Amino acid sequence: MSPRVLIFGGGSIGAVLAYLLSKSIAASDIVVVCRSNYDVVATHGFTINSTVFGMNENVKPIAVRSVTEAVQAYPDGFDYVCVATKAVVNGTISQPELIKPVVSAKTTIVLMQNGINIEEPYRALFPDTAIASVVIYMPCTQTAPGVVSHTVYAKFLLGTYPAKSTSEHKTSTARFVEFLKQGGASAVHEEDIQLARWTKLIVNGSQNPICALSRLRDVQFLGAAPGAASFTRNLMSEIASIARAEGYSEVDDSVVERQLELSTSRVPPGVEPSMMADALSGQRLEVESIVGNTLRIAQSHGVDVPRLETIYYLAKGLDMSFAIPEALLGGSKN
Ligand SMILES: NC(=O)C1=CN([C@@H]2O[C@H](COP(=O)(O)OP(=O)(O)OC[C@H]3O[C@@H](n4cnc5c(N)ncnc54)[C@H](OP(=O)(O)O)[C@@H]3O)[C@@H](O)[C@H]2O)C=CC1
Ligand SMILES: CC(C)(CO)C(=O)C(=O)O
Repeated sequence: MSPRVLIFGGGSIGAVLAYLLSKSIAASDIVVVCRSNYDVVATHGFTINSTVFGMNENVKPIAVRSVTEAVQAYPDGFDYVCVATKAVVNGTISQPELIKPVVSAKTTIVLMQNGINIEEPYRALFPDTAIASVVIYMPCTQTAPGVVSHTVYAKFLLGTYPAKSTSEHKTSTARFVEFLKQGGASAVHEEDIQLARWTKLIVNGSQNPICALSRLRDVQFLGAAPGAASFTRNLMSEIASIARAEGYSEVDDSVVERQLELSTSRVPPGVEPSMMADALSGQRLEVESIVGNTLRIAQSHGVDVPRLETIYYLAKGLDMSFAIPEALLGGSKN
C-alpha cells in the first residue's frame, strides 16, 4: 500500500523531496506544511529548476499551514513525517514538540537535516518511534516562493537512529530508500548513519559557516586568498580528528581530501551552502546543530580545534545579529 507522507518544512529540501517522492507516491498522499510560501505552493505547487532532473519541473502536493491542519485533514495519520526545516529553535517550542500531533504508532520520523547529535531530542520525546536519520548531498536553494533551483547531484544516505534498532524500524527506513531511488535520486541504506554524518560534517562544519561569514560561494572562497584552500583543509581536518576521537577511525586525511575535492572540482562560482542562503536573507543560522555540537564533542574528548572554535564564535555573532532589530545594529557612533 502506498504510504502517506508529511513533509514538515516546504523549503529547498522539502520541495525537491516532494518532487522525488511524487515519482512513486501519489501527490495527493504527499502533504507539505508550508509557512511563508503557503499561498504559492497551495495554488501552483513547487517548481523545480534542476540541472539533474530538468527545468520547470512541477509537483503539486497537498499544502497545509500547520501540523494541526494536517492531523485534522488526515486523522488516520502519516506513515512518514519528514522534518525538512532548518534545525534552529524559533520561539519556545522545540521542533520535536512541533511535530508531536502528527506522530502516531505507525509513523517513522525522517530527519532530513544537517549537523551532528540532532537525533537525540527526537528519541527523548518519541522513545518507541522509528527514526530514520538522513544525510543529504543535494545543493538547492529556494529562489522565489515555491521555486527551487537544484544542482550537481541528489544523493541520500539513510540509517536508523540508533543504529541498533528493531527490524520493523530498519524495514521502514529501507522502504523510504526505495522511494527516493524510484524518484531518480541515489539513496543508500547505511548500517551506522553516524559515519556518514561525520563525513558530511566535514563539508558543513567548514563551508557552511565560511560561506555564510564571507558571503562567497564555496569555489569563490577557495580562490579568495592564496591560503584560503589550506585554511579550509585544516578546518576540515579538525572536524575529522573529532570524528576519530568519537571512534570513526575511517575519517582520515583521504576523506578530508575527497570532501574538499567536491568543491575544488566544481565550476566557479560553486554552490551556495544553505547557511549562506540564510545569512544572505537574514534568517537564523544552524550554528548549534552544525558547529556548536561539533565543538562540544571536541571539548568532551579534549581535542584541540582552534579554527573550529573561532568559526563557532564568529558564526554565533552573525546569527545573533539577525535577532537584533536593525535600528540597534551599529547605529550609534558612540
Ligand atoms: N539547501 C541545501 O542545499 C541543503 C540543505 N540541507 C539541510 O536540510 C535542512 C533543510 O534545509 P533547507 O531546505 O535548505 O531549508 P529552507 O530554509 O530552504 O527551508 C526550510 C523550510 O521550513 C519552513 N519552516 C521552518 N519552521 C517552520 C514551522 N515551524 N512550520 C512550518 N514551516 C516551517 C520554512 O518556512 P519559512 O519560509 O516560513 O521560513 C522553510 O520553508 C537543513 O538542516 C539544511 O542544513 C542539507 C543538504 C543540502
Ligand atoms: C554543502 C551542501 C550544499 C551539500 O549538499 C549542503 O549540505 C548545504 O547547503 O547545507
